[in-house]
Amino acid sequence: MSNLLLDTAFEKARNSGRKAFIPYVMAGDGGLESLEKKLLFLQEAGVTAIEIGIPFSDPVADGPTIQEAGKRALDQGTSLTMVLDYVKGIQQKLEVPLILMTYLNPIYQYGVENFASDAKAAGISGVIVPDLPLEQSQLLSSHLKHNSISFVQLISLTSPEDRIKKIAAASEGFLYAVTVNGITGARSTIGEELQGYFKRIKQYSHTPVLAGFGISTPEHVQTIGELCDGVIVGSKIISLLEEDKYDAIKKLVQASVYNPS
Ligand SMILES: O=P(O)(O)OC[C@@H](O)[C@@H](O)c1c[nH]c2ccccc12
Repeated sequence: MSNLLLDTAFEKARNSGRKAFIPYVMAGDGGLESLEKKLLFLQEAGVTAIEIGIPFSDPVADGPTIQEAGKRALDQGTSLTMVLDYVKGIQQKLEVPLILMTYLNPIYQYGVENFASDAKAAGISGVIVPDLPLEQSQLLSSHLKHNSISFVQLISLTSPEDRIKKIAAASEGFLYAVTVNGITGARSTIGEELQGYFKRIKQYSHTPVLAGFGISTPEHVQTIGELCDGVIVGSKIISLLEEDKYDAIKKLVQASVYNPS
């Protein structure tokens, strides 16, 4: 299902000479009440959408920075229910589309159907579930569709061609192209194989293709952004928020402008 708010946000970025830029924040890190300020700051900085992470005790794909943020959030007692309630309460102040990133277990515990309708009530535009393989995605997809929420799928560097085709066809809103083998986290170099990777993916994708994992400098944002439709930045945003380095965040977002007009 395509979500109008999300599709419009990508279009708006494109029309203003920008690549998409999606930061990731961990809900409940620093206390759930700090989320509003973070979201409003990121919205003001000009991001395309914001990915909100739900903390989980067994985050298999997360690197140390996100794991630690998740642990801090769990120590504060943050749950999916609390995050949906909280976001529902502040959604009127937000124009930027929100994408919820959560592992399957919290959704299961919540109840798949209720999750989809409560996410809609909280103004959520898209959902990413990194541990739910495409083959099992129908568990959730019909409920999301019913609530006009895009179900974003992930492709990895090791996905064979026929799988890329299937995942690209199924993905909604955008396609999340993981750009390293391994876990999330800031890194210093960019693999040369990326160019061919994006070319392969783009020929099958009917949505924007966004790169994520390891993007941590304005140079990464720019060079990787040139190869696809935009970037997702997680670990670096979490560290900069924690250190109150708001100007550095603005610089990262600014690097998504490729054709200043
Ligand atoms: O932290 P990084 O390397 O910038 O990567 C983005 C990432 O954190 C975010 O999209 C994410 C957080 N947890 C995940 C689990 C799987 C896939 C993606 C994610």
